[in-house]
Parts: sequence; C-alpha cells; structure tokens
Amino acid sequence: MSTHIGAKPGEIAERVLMPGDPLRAKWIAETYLEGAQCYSTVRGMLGFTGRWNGVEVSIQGSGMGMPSASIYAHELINEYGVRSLIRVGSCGALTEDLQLRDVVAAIGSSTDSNMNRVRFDGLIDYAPVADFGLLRTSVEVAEQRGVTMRVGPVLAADAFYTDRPDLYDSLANYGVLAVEMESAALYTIAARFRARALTILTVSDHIRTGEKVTSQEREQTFSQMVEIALDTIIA
Ligand SMILES: O=P(O)(O)O[C@H]1O[C@H](CO)[C@@H](O)[C@H]1O
Ligand SMILES: O=c1cc[nH]c(=O)[nH]1
Repeated sequence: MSTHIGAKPGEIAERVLMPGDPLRAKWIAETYLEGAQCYSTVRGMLGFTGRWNGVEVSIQGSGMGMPSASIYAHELINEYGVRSLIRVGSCGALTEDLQLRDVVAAIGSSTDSNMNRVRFDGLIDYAPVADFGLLRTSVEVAEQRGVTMRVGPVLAADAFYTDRPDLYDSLANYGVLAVEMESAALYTIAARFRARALTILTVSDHIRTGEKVTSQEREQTFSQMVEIALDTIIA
C-alpha cells in the first residue's frame, strides 16, 4: 500500500487511465475491462485493474484539482512503477467552435496554480506538455475510430467557479480551447519522474453558452474519449 492507494505490489498495471471522478473509474472498469478487480477504496478514490484487448490496464480516480491529482500521479509512478498515464476528464469549452461532448486532447497546459512557481522558485514559467508519442497515437486512434478530436492547449485552473471570466477570454484569444483542473500537474509530475502522460477531455460545460451535461452523464457517458484512451494506452 502507498499512503493513498490500497493496492499491493503488482496489482496496478504499467498503463493507467485517470479520471477525476472515482465513479467514472468504476464505470470504465465495469464497462470496458475484462476481469476488472478493485484494488483500492482508500478515501473512496476507487482503482481497478483488468484487461483491454488482452493487455493489463488500470483505472485510478484522481479527485478534483492539482493537489489531489498530484498525489495519485506521484504514488502511481514512484510506488507502483506506472509508466504511462492518460487522464480522461471533463472540461469547459472556451471557444465557440467547440460543442458539448466534443473530445479534446491537451497538447500543453497553462495554469494559474502556484505549484510550479514554487517548484522553479518563481524564476521559470515551466511549460507542461503532453508526451508526443501518446498524443500522436491518440490522434491516429481517433482518426481510425472516425472521431473528430481537437488537439490544442488547455487551461488547468485551481478554481471551478471563477471570479475572472475575463481571463478565459484572454486565453481563448491565444488559442486555449478549454478549462479543466489537473493536466498541468499531471504533465509536470510525469516529466519529473520520466513517465509518459496525456490528457484527453470531453466538453461537459460550455463557458460561452452556459450549456452543460448532467453529473450522471459526466460519470457514465464519455465513451468516445474512453475508447480513444484505452486504444492509445495499449498501442
Ligand atoms: O471530470 P474530471 O475528470 O473530474 O475533470 C473535471 O471535472 C472536475 C470539476 O467538475 C475537475 O476535476 C475537472 O478537471
Ligand atoms: O474544470 C472544469 C471542468 C469541467 N467543466 C468546467 O467548466 N470546468
């Protein structure tokens, strides 16, 4: 066991999908994996291991926000030997040309989090980026599956409810597609410990139009994103 994950050594695969929502982790495991076994219920942050097309894959909930996601990424990589992590999350669209349920791959992640300012003494604006190999594979998989997946930069924000919507406008002017809350930390920790990471998102909220999907849909319906992530992680 690590501090926050209840798995025994060998119970977590080298390849992990990380949804923020632990019940999305359960849905993915029960819907897609053969022989899925739950290896952790610590803090209700469920983790499962099973097989996708014969290859062992784990699904680990990571919670909301960068402090929580950082804990799971750190322990998965450093205590369980995980080498590839794909976050499968929800996001808010910042640009009008995205619609609810569109799939977005985050090539890089701007952030308002202070974590990397502390890490680099405030001297460097570190640029957290996706693993190129995983990103390239995900684009190929999306094409093979006939899914239009937008690739571009996102914002990893500390706050879900913002007092500064004007900053969303500024970021959209610089091509930032969507806002979520974990990708910058995931990319940074993966880089630090030489693992591979990618974030794939489904638009659950539209910041421009106010449209949104239900919490049940966020938990159990983002199948295009999940299928792209599963095919990518075993490639
Ligand atoms: O749906 P998940 O993966 O949790 O991702 C998004 O949803 C949560 C906010 O509702 C944040 O964690 C954000 O990043
Ligand atoms: O961080 C997030 C995630 C989903 N939807 C949002 O609007 N923001």
